[in-house]
Amino acid sequence: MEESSKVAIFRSWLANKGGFLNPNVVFQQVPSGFNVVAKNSIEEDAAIVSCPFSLAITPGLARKALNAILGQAEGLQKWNERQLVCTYVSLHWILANDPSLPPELEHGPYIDMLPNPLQLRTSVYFTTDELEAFRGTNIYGATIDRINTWRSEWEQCVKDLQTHHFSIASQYSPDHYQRAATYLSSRAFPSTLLSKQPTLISQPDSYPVLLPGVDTLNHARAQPVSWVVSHPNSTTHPPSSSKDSEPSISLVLHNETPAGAELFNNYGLKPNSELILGYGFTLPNNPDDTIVLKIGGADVKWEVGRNALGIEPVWEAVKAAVAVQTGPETSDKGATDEDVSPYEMELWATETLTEMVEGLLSRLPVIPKTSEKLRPEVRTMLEHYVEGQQSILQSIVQFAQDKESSIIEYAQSQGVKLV
Ligand SMILES: C[S@@+](CC[C@H](N)C(=O)[O-])C[C@H]1O[C@@H](n2cnc3c(N)ncnc32)[C@H](O)[C@@H]1O
Repeated sequence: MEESSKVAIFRSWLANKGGFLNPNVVFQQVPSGFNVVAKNSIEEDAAIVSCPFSLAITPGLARKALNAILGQAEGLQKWNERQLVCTYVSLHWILANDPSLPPELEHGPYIDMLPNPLQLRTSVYFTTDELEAFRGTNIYGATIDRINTWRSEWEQCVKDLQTHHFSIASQYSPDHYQRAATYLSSRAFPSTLLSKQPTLISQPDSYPVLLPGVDTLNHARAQPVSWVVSHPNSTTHPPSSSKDSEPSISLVLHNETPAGAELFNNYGLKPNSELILGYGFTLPNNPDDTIVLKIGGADVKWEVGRNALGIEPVWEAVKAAVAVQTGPETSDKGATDEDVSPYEMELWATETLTEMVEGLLSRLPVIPKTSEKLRPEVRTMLEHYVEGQQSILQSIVQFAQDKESSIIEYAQSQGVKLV
């Protein structure tokens, strides 16, 4: 299996910088980038790749490099973490042909082997028709918000660069920014990985970091993996080619991988909506799918999963909304014989919930019959997404029906006649 020259350059760059790549893996070119495949069988608990902390692209590293390269750049200290990292990454493209490439731009071989914009399939890369196919879903609005946020962040960067770095500012395009920001959404890890007890769980003060090499594996749900931080002179993973003077982070796969099989990382439990927006792929029948529900004009939102997981607070909110509409306090006549009983109120709540959910079901996108308008990968994402939303909504209808039956049964057992 021949690897591309970009991979060969990346391999030797990573090794020179103190990283480690298991000699039994190869990078196989596929339409979306690379798959990492076992050349020979790889035993369980093997370290696949490791990256010294100093090679991570962090906002701190980006800020330091930008300060050194740009010197005077107004407003740089106000840039957020994404603006710093995206501008650092983009400078590699903008200054690629500069004979005196600043030494601070040291991630060229890594950035060169990342997928190009034509290979990216996150929703910000959808065509107008493709995005339109998601109209009515949360993905549609979230994609437009993301495009607008990134665009104004880029505008701010260009404005700040214009006075002293006109040539860079004039070459820095919104496409550069969108591409770099997409790398952050699809391959960055939380900075909480770079600690003595590495974890993928973000903290409020964690920030995204790019870990060259460690981000090359695709995702498989429930894949058993560990993150191991090796400190200088430690005897743990990897079988170290990394410099002994600084910590490094390794990805260890606990399953054995037979020769020819793909190696997978585990990105954590993610619904398809998050995968589409941030990564550009979906999982069929994704057990972690959710739907976001809002009742009336309330600001509160609830996330409900498959099998109506997490529906209880929604049910309580629907009951509260129905009680407001039917309760004696809304009536200027006070309590009368015609006041609804608690049983009837709950029955009304089941009807309200069912109507709400049926409305949502009827507004789900219809998958176009002809495939001309959607690229096949986008069509697959839409199909997986709609399946998940449908299944969750149907499970909520089922929840309401079960509630209705149990209310009727209970009322009857109490001798209550329901109207
Ligand atoms: C962290 S990168 C993984 C490396 C990537 N394969 C590459 O070529 O650089 C994440 C990207 O890999 C792809 N990917 C990861 N897991 C996938 C999966 N299970 N199915 C399809 N694509 C996947 C998506 O394009 C995603 O944005």
